[in-house]
Amino acid sequence: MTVLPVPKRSRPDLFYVGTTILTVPPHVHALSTPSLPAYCSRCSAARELKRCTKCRAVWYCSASCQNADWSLHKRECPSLIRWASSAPSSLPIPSDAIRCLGRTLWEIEANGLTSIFTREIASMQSNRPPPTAATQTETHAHLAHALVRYLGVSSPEELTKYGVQGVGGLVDLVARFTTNAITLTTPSLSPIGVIISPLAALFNHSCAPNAVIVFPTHGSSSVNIRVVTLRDLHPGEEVLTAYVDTTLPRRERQQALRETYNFTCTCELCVSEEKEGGEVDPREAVLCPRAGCGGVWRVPEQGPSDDDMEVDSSVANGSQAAAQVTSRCTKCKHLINPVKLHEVSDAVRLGLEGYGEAVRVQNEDPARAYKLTKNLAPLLAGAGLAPSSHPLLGLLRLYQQFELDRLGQALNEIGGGRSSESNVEELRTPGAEKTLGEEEKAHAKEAQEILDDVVRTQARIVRGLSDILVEGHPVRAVALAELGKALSVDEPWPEVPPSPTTGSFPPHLAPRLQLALQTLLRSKRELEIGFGGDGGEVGRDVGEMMRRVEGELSVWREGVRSGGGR
Ligand SMILES: C[S@@+](CC[C@H](N)C(=O)[O-])C[C@H]1O[C@@H](n2cnc3c(N)ncnc32)[C@H](O)[C@@H]1O
Repeated sequence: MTVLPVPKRSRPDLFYVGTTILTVPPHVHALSTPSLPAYCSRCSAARELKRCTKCRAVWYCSASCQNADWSLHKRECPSLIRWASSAPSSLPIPSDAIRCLGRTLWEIEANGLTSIFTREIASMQSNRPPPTAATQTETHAHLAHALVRYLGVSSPEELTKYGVQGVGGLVDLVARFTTNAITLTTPSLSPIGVIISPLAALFNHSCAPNAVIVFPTHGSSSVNIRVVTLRDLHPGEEVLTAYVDTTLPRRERQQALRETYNFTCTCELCVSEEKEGGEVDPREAVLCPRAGCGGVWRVPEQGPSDDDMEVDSSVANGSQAAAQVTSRCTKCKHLINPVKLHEVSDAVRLGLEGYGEAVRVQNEDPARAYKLTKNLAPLLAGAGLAPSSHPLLGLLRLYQQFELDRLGQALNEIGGGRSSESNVEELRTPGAEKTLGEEEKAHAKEAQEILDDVVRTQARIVRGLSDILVEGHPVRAVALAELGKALSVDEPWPEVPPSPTTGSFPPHLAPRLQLALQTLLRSKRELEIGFGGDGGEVGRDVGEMMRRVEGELSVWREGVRSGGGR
């Protein structure tokens, strides 16, 4: 078994990278509506679940989880039933925000208005939006109305038992919730709900955070929040986490921070990106068109602005000078042709529109979302966008979700009536393919094509994320684990000749397994940073996968030694 080297740690005054600095259960949490039937409402485990027979909305993995949640659910259950009786059939369950707020208030009532619980909730910063922030004010008003309906109260006075004083107090509560709510994720980072933790909410934001909030393990009686350092922290340094997706460019991040948290970020990343002549941010990078250069230039602003581009005197003349704007490669200083510049600008505009639409319709119209991602990702890559660039990285990640679904279906197809594992074994035996019927061969070849596409796409995602996020960032670590996992899937039809368009990547058979092992090892190292300890559930899964791949490789080596393997 491959053993990871243990780094030397001799300074007791430092929090070294990958240190868990806080482990704490949330004060309250609620699963998102689509996650309710998939995860236990108490411990978030994705096990076999049983539904509450009264409200038919909340699911538990065991009687002990149901019992542990009973003090809250006995209040929640009639509210859910009342809500369903008056809600449109398309929205029979209130959102996780409303359910989390309801749970917070019932806990306040149960613990008492002077309890530590209540004082900690009240101590959280509350940012009421300024009157100019119309959209945010509307969201808050909507949440407040829905909460009142959910609680079944008919006047603001009835809220005093929860420590909420009138309409102003209600708006304050909602503002406190939106300022401090943290997304609950699975151990592999899929968002599944929302939590409130006054302690974890104390961390301020940076787009280049030195710590992350993760949920490495579910299913042990309660959800646990873990805060882990992403680099060595010195005494006196402020611990900063990211409130928004840091793979987005500055403009998008700033907008999200202003809308939800009412502040303008001045972190080192935002400031450095603003500086004149600064390096090109990988989130907005286009590859230099000169063969072999490897440099980048910056994605032109939508509706080219003079800030981003310089006037090209070699192509500009006379009255057209101001219109002829262009940009340079930061490495070879090659001047980007204005035609190319506009081609990229158009591609990015289309990409942004299509990506927004794909994200919006991904659940209600997945076929359309799939088509958009499938068409737009090659368009942007063809225009020269780096895989780390927005929106190419987002399109690739969304496309990959659909491709993984297609892969699951294709592998099931070749599984037929037998377990897919035994079928794959048969296909992998040299010469066994001759015994397959034409239809079986076609299915196996199709599954192989999808699998290879999944590997190639994941490799591009990893490359993009690695240019943006520090080593050990959990998003990057999980993406690497996904790549290792895809590389270690048994190949349904490994006899694929190198293609003129995709080259020889990914390799097949033993070289593929060797690459899988290297990738899994790298991911394990990064998971142990980003999730702390053994890397949480994903880290343990990767450890098991490594053992399996090592086993397969040793069987292969044995076969080579005895003259039978490939
Ligand atoms: C979850 S709270 C963070 C803890 C809060 N500062 C406190 O003392 O309780 C989020 C709020 O903190 C402030 N905040 C967080 N990070 C910030 C930053 N980088 N710059 C300015 N304000 C920030 C904003 O007002 C934001 O809405």
